[in-house]
Amino acid sequence: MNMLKVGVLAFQGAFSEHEQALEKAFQTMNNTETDSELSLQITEVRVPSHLDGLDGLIIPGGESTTMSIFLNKNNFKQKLRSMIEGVNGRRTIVWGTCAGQILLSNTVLCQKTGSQQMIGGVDITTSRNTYGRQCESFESEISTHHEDLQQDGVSVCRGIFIRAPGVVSIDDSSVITLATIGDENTGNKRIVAVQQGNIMTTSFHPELTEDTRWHTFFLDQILKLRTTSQSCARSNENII
Ligand SMILES: NC(=O)CC[C@H](N)C(=O)O
Repeated sequence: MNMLKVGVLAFQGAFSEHEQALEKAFQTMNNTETDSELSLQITEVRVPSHLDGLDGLIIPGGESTTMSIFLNKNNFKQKLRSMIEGVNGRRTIVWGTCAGQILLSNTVLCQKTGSQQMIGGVDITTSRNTYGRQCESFESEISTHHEDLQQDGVSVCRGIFIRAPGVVSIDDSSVITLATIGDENTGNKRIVAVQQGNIMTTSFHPELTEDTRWHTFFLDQILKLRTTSQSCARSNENII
C-alpha cells in the first residue's frame, strides 16, 4: 500500500479544517489517480516525535505567537527545521497558511515585543497583520500563477484573509510567486502565495473555502518529490 503521511500542526488554530480539506482533496485526486493503492494518513502533530516519517506538514493559521511558544519547547523548532532541510536524504513538503507563513519566513516585520521565535526556511520578508485587524478581515479574488493551480482551466479562486500577513519582499530568486491579489495597473498588486523548494506559504486560508485546489497542489508536490527521490535512488543503485 502506497501511503501519503501528512501531519497538521495541532496546537491551536484551523487544523481540523485543514484535515477535512485534505480528505476531500485526496478523494477527488484518488478518483482520477491511476494508483488505486494510494492512501492518506493524517497525523495531528503535537509533540516532536509526531514529525517522524511525515511526507508533508501543514502549519495552519491561528496565532503565530502562541504557536511559537509551543515550538520553543522540547527542541520542537530544531526538529522541524531539520525536517525542512532534509533528514537522511528525505525531505518533507511543508505548507504554512497565514500564521504558518509568518513562522516559515526568514524575515518577519511588526513582531510582538520580545519577538516571536520563527522556524524560518523561506527567503521572504513577511509583515504581520498587513491587511489590518480582525474586524478588517476580507475575502478576495486571487489570481494563481501556476498551471497546477488551475481548476477546469480557471486560474482564479477566492481567498479568505483573517488578520493576514503580507509578503513585503521576495529575498531570493529561487522563490516562485504562486498567487497574487489586486491589479498591477492600479499599483495594488500583492503576492499572497509563494513556493521555494519544498516549502510553500499562503497568506490566506484555503481550508475555509470549498475549493480544494491548494490541498490538491500540496498533495501533488508530495507525490512529485517522492517520484524524484525514487528515480534518484534507482540511478544511485545503478552507479553502485
Ligand atoms: N489568521 C491568522 O493566522 C492570523 C495570524 C496572526 N496575524 C498572527 O500573527 O499570528
